Amino acid sequence: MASILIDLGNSALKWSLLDDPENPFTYVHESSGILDEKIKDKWQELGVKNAYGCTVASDWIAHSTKNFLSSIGAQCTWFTAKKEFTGDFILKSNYDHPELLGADRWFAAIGSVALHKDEPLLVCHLGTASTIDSVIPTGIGEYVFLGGRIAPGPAMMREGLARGTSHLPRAFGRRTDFPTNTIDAITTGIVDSQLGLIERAVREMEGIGATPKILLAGGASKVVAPYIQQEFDNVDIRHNLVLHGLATMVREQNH
Ligand SMILES: Nc1ncnc2c1ncn2[C@@H]1O[C@H](COP(=O)(O)OP(=O)(O)OP(=O)(O)O)[C@@H](O)[C@H]1O
Ligand SMILES: CC(C)(CO)[C@@H](O)C(=O)NCCC(=O)O
Repeated sequence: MASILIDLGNSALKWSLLDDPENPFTYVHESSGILDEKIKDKWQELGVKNAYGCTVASDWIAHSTKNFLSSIGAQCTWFTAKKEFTGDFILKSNYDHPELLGADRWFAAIGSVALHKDEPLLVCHLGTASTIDSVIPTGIGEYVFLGGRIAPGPAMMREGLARGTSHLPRAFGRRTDFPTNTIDAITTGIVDSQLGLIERAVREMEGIGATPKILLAGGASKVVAPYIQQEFDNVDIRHNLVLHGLATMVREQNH
């Protein structure tokens, strides 16, 4: 009998055993709503009885995942963002409508605090969309999710440029300081846009006296990681922060 964690994103489903969020498995669903037979076999083989997850994918994909789990006799609970997380520490949301914050962002923030206590954090998830969120400590064991930025992820930027113009290709080139061809110009533009989002958010945090540790996660983070590491000392690259957050929440519930 096993319990698993699920981070259902817009292009990929990431899952891990409840006790092992450091070792996630990824399955790219590309919004198809059809789960790969291999995942199903694996879950069945493990004897999954409980799945704890969060989703920002379409209702249809969330529904079909839940249905599949129920067909193998497993319960699936989807968690959403809340005004406050109370556990080993307290995290308050500063979002205008906390329940409308993407659940992946909320659990990534919880996971980040669980990993790095007492520090200002910039939680960067570069996936289908890029989200750059600020969390600061406000007292002993207390933190606030200050807010964050949402932008297209690198792949979406590339697709958007190719789709919206007549002469721009889908570019996979090099980032250079002075690009001299279209492919490198696009690649550099996209990488620098992602870097700019992070750098700008760091500066805003520094402006309120909170130099952050930068946490980088998500399928597209490898695109920016080398540059961020070059520029900032305090960088932590993670496979998945959302699963960490979910594990923290479930641990708290079973306390
Ligand atoms: N090397 C890469 N270069 C550019 N983009 C990449 C790279 N590797 C993965 N990606 C992109 O990252 C995205 C997938 O990221 P992730 O695994 O975090 O999934 P996701 O669940 O779709 O994210 P989200 O939670 O934003 O929906 C896809 O858009 C994919 O094309
Ligand atoms: C921004 C994404 C797409 C990132 O996965 C997701 O967190 C989402 O759909 N959020 C809802 C809107 C919000 O967070 O304000």
